[in-house]
Amino acid sequence: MLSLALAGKPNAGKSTFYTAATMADVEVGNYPFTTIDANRGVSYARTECPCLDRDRRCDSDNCRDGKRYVPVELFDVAGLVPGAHEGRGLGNQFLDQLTDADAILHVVDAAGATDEEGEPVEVGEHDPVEDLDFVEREMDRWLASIIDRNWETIERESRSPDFDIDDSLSEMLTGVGATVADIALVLRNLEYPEDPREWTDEHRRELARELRAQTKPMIVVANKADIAPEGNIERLREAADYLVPATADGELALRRGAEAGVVEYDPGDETFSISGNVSDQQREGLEQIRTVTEQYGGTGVQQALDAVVYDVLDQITAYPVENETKWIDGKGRMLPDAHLLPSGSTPLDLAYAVHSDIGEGYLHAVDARENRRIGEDHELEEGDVIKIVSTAN
Ligand SMILES: Nc1nc2c(ncn2[C@@H]2O[C@H](COP(=O)(O)OP(=O)(O)OP(=O)(O)O)[C@@H](O)[C@H]2O)c(=O)[nH]1
Repeated sequence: MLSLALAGKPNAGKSTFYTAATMADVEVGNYPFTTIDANRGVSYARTECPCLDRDRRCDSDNCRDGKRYVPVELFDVAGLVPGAHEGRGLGNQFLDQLTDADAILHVVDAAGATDEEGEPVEVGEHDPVEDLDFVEREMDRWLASIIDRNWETIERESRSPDFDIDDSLSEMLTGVGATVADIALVLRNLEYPEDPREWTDEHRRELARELRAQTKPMIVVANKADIAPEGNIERLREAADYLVPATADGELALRRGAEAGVVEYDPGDETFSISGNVSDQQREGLEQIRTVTEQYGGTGVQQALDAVVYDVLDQITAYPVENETKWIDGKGRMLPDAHLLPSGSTPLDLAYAVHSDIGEGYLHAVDARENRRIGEDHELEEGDVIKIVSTAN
């Protein structure tokens, strides 16, 4: 499962985002780590379900009238403050959690209602643009410190006659969660001496920066958009590579309202309606959320998750089925599973994602939407419904 990390200053709204995004109001299925601990849970990316092309909707609780929610892991890296790499705040222990993150959602207090340390101040008192670089900076220093710690080993290895700097670096970097493909890209973008003893601190810092940029893509969630002073979001947008305005508080209120049956809203909807009895105060709160949903096309929480999964990580959703005409599994459930795969994945990749045995016994695949057999190296597309024929099923 993809793993997404929430990072940002204290009081930016990470816990609120996390609580809203992991509210178990859609079926979690039999994923082993529904709730691993208080800060790690299952959230969803939303996409259009292929059942929209059929005359009936699927029965899965992960599909609501064609809105399909595909599980991803979400965790909250609390306790990250400027200086964390030196052990400030809760320090390195929390940075270490980022090792297995596929991407990072950097939650920024766009209202400027917290200072650089995360202490509350008057709305607008702090300039949130100043907060943008801190997570990247802390991560770069954290990675640089891991590289520094391992440098002695690399220098020792360099005394061996068959020493190869690329091999040694690769071995070290797989230890921090980088794939072989990531490392190849990182090393291609750098110029560095063959002899590790000639490396300067700057070489190691550059390696850390490249590695972070390659393995930990990030989007900025400009939170508290409901109270952000005019112009803040636009200035943040200009300064950030990828930004989604949001109100985490608003999303939480809407999901709770929907659960209580007083609001009609599915996560990621652009708008909502009030359908039950609410107090004047609640109505006022909900109407305040509407100012954000109207301006930005939603609360931004689901939109941020979708942006990370589908834009930044460039994933597609594929649906394995056992019966290619009815799109059901062996138990008669329509489109029971959805798998996120990197764009460019093939039916064989999907087979392995379903189960390693299915991958190993792979014989061929059928595109159920087109009703034709497809080759092993055929590139899957978003929403593909695929029957895999394998000696294992
Ligand atoms: N106005 C407004 N307030 C928000 C929003 N999201 C969160 N808050 C408030 O901001 C404060 C901090 O939110 P938290 O979610 O606890 O922040 P955090 O980043 O998890 O903080 P730490 O746990 O200290 O790291 C709380 O009072 C929230 O209610 C929002 O969208 N709008």
